[in-house]
Amino acid sequence: MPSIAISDIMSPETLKKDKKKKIKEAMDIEYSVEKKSKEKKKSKRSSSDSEEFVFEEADEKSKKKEKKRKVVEEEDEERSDTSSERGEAVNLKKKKAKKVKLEEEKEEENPNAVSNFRISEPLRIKLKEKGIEALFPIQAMTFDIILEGTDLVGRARTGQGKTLAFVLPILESLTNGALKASRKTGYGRSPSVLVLLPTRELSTQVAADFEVYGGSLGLNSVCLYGGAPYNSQQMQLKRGVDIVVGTPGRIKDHIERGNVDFSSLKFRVLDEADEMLRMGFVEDVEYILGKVEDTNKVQTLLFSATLPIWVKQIAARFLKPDKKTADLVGNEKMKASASVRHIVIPCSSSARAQLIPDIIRCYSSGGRTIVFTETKDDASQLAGILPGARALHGDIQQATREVTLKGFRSGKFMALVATNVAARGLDINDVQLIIQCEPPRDVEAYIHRSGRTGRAGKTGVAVMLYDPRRSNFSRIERESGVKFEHMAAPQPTDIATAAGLEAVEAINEISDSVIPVFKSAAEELMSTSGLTPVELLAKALAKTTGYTEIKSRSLLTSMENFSTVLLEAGRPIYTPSVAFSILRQFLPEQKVETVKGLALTADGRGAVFDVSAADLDTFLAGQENAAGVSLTVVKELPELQEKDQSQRGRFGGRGGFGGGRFSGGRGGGFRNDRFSRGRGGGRNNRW
Ligand SMILES: Nc1ncnc2c1ncn2[C@@H]1O[C@H](COP(=O)(O)OP(=O)(O)OP(=O)(O)O)[C@@H](O)[C@H]1O
Repeated sequence: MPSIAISDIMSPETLKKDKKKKIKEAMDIEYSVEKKSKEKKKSKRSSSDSEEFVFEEADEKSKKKEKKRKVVEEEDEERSDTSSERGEAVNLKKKKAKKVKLEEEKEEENPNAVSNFRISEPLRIKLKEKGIEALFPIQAMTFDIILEGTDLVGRARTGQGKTLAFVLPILESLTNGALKASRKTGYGRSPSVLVLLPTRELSTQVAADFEVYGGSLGLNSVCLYGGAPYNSQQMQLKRGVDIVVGTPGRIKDHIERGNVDFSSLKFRVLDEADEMLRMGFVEDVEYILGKVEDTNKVQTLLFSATLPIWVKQIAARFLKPDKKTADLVGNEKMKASASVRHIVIPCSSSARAQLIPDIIRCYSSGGRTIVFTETKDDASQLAGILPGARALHGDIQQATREVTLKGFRSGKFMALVATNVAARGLDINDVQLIIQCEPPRDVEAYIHRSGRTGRAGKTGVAVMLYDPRRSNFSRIERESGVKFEHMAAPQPTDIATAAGLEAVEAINEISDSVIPVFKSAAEELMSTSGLTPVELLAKALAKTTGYTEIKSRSLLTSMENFSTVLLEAGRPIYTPSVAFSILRQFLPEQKVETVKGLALTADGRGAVFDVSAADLDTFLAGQENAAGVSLTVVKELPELQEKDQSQRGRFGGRGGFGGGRFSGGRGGGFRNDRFSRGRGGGRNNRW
């Protein structure tokens, strides 16, 4: 866009008008220049779907702009030298003009600057209010494609702005683009846009974006989802709406009741399509999409961070053959968010409740945390135990779900324990930490859950707990491209030390005026305790921080007051059964039964397991009765063998080894059957 120079002395009013006029002229020029250059690039752009292309183009453009900016700066320097006699006022004006010009130049340097796109003024203003000055790559890449009327499959990693990637061009298209004339208006109008999403919470969030941005252009929207009263939704539909956002079940109900007519839709969007279909909404989605009279007149957009192969089949069915794909992930190895630290920590299910508060203390940086469980029961139970946490899942009344989410967004409480209802799309400010209580069944769930942090360029931490005896996350690692950091559970000693340092800072801030009040008690303590002043202060700090009893935590199951022991026998230990039979040589059966989390070392020559503090001495003493056997307490885990799920039979096959020992009331079966996902099943009934 050409820059705007303000050279003459004008009244503020004239100045404003003149600036507006110039901006408008400049915009007109910009559009035609943009159009020409975009036409030139069009063939290149459409032939390439890679992120690389967007960045290369951006680089070249910004170099040219930098050169241009330097020339303008030099010219301005010269001019201001020669005009010094005209007086200070003129100089001041020039300085201001230069500043405006530079600011605009700077904005333009970014090829993705909002001003470089056909985005009308009300939308630009709204974007600026929200702090958005430039489009993110997925938005820049798809804006023109959508505006030009092409069907599109869009994929970018979590938190990269896929929502605005469809919201902005749809709104522009309806109000300033090709669809302006044919769009229905007036009382009782049928909707022009339909956005289908898998969860109620996500629907509310996307509807809010349409309200903010669409509202600035005079378009209204309604959010239709289950669990909320029909009446108000029905009334809104009756008055007429431009945009319908919602979950498939409730939308289908409204169609069947004759409340809404989608025959003249201009856009239909499937956001997180794979999840919707996986949740058993296939028939509902097909029914709803089938309500469009002439599919040639409707544009269909499909967005997600993950595109399993079968989503491509869905795209082939619902999108036109000439559809385009903008895939910013593509064949890149890393499919999960790259701005997130991905950590795994071993932990048995019974140790979770003790461990999670310490993980939050260590990794949340004081921000919000979302803990994901596999079942609704687990979410409720854990939320009941974790201090200051609330639960969010499908069995909770919709009104309460909304209050909970609002409270979490506003910072009323800082930890949310949720099932997969919160895994997709939710965009909550300052979520610093995600904890997954166990590896999810599929890689998509891992990618979306961990993507609730590290959004819009920020960083975050995702911790996944796993039971070394039962869990296998190698498939997640392989398919998501994540290279997990293996960490041991934070030790209570480390946390107490950190808490002590924080307490020292807090004590330093206490006014000296309180000393006389506590002095005599302190003197009494000094004279009777027999401890040094430093020792006494250390005890006072323990009391202040609440760490009056510090337990150790084992490395395999993260259980308090357990130690991790390495067993070696001078010969290979290929299976857990071999390890157990070695232990039986010198320990009674009931002691062998107390062993937790036994895992084999990667070199095939040892096994590690956790033993309670009460039994440790018996184990260590017993080894003396077995020749060639050694047991050593370890402070760091050696490299362990991957648990192959196909070998689970071997682990579970041992008598008495089937789950009862891992308390938590889950019985022996590993979780596959607890979370059935049969397609075509009831709506929304699992989470
Ligand atoms: N161009 C932009 N500049 C700055 N922030 C942006 C921009 N576009 C979107 N955002 C912000 O980025 C955040 C993430 O956007 P959004 O929720 O659309 O991501 P997403 O790609 O849909 O993620 P997910 O895959 O998890 O659903 C939001 O807070 C949004 O307001």
